[in-house]
Amino acid sequence: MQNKPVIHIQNLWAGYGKDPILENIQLDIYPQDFVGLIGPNGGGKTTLIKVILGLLAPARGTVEIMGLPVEQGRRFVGYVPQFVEFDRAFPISVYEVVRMGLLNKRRLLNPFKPEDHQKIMDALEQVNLAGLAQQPIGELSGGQRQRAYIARALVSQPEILLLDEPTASVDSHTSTTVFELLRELNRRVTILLISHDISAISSYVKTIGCLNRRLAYHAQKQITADMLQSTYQCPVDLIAHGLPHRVLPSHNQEELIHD
Ligand SMILES: Nc1ncnc2c1ncn2[C@@H]1O[C@H](COP(=O)(O)OP(=O)(O)OP(=O)(O)O)[C@@H](O)[C@H]1O
Repeated sequence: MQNKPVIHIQNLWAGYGKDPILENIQLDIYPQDFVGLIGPNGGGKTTLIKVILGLLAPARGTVEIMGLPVEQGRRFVGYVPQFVEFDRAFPISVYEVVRMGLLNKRRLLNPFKPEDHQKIMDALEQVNLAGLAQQPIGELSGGQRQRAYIARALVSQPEILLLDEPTASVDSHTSTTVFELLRELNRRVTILLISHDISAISSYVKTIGCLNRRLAYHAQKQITADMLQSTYQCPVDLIAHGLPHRVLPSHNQEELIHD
């Protein structure tokens, strides 16, 4: 018998005003899944993450995390945001950045406990940054910084890790290192990852979701030209360019195909 889903989404509609951004989304993510979410700019990927994090209320439908409503279930979710803008001269260490992952409303008055030190060091060990704990975050390379933010998401010991384009601003070697780390973490954590790096995610994820307001979820990791065409609504020349959303001839919205 299959495990219960760690994320269960049924008939989800959500948006910011009258017009829905997410239309009738169905998605079940199971323990140890590694799901890559692709789709065109504005297709609703970050919006879906916001709903899972409880930052945006659904207009309709059900979202459960670990069998619980989002407000209770989100404590099982670690989140690595898309861009982390900061002043590189700001004197904050890697250790302190990771410790921020333990702050939550419950802890505002008495933020840190003695046992937190071990949790922080464990999270840093998992991303191979324990040796740089006292280093100012601004002195790290792009890849090391990204690993520090992953440690910040891991420090609360989540069951599920959500990442919004974790390799958007790093070079291809660093991107590979980040994906290798995620593969290792996936031994114990379920991962949902947004990425435009189609060639990288097809090597690392286990399943693919194509989101363009509606979701086509594929229980396979191979990304086919048909999948891309139906999601991006335009032919994509993968081999020559490695980039999604290279628009060739004009395309027809009516041809959008869903599973
Ligand atoms: N706070 C907001 N208020 C109003 N509209 C918003 C808000 N955030 C996003 N949107 C709109 O919702 C749509 C989906 O945005 P979203 O950020 O979810 O897309 P995305 O698939 O993550 O795109 P990208 O790949 O460019 O990051 C876009 O049209 C965007 O302009």
